[in-house]
Amino acid sequence: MYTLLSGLHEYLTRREEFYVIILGLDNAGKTTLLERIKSIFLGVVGLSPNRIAPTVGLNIGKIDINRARLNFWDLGGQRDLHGIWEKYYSECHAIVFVVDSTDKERIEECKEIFEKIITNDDVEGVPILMLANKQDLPNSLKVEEIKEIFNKIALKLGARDSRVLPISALEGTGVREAVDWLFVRIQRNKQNRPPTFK
Ligand SMILES: Nc1nc2c(ncn2[C@@H]2O[C@H](COP(=O)(O)OP(=O)(O)OP(=O)(O)O)[C@@H](O)[C@H]2O)c(=O)[nH]1
Ligand SMILES: [Mg+2]
Repeated sequence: MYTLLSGLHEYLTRREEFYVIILGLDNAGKTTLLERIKSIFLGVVGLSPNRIAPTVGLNIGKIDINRARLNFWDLGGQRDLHGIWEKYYSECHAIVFVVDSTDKERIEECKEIFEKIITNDDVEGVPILMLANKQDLPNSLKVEEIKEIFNKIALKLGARDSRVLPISALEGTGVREAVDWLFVRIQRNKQNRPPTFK
């Protein structure tokens, strides 16, 4: 009887765990975004932007929404670190791709990298959220312009959920909406990518 009840209790109190990887070129603002997500959802003061160094390993952030936990993995964007990204593909429930909207010179490189990610079999069907970051800066490309640029490869996204949203990781604008979008799509894709349980 005890085993039955404790089993039921465990079942009722178990928490769904999801994993979101944050990718994009170096200097896109991935770690700044992660710190902003932590400060908005956990109410803690994140690392001050001028103390954020280029990422070499992995930064992790965990937030709880309803009874689910979202684990964010922020990976380094420098070219020689891209090989590490693929190791996380089969386990992730969503991908956030951060674009530095002011870096027009590297937008082609950004496109190539994005195409490589979305055509990898290990992330088939996984929701992808592209974030047009640094919208606080006057010279940033707007969402419509970014969409136009990425339009040609959008077909390769297939039937998965995808979206482009404007944010400023530095100021925090659009960040809550971005996480809300992710949460809804991850839930919707649960049959395809079931959560793990803790
Ligand atoms: N103006 C502005 N600057 C930003 C924003 N987000 C990030 N930055 C700046 O962009 C630079 C790079 O930010 P990071 O968060 O370290 O970029 P990253 O993508 O993590 O870079 P790697 O770890 O090398 O891949 C820093 O100087 C940030 O302060 C933003 O929304 N607006
Ligand atoms: Mg970083």
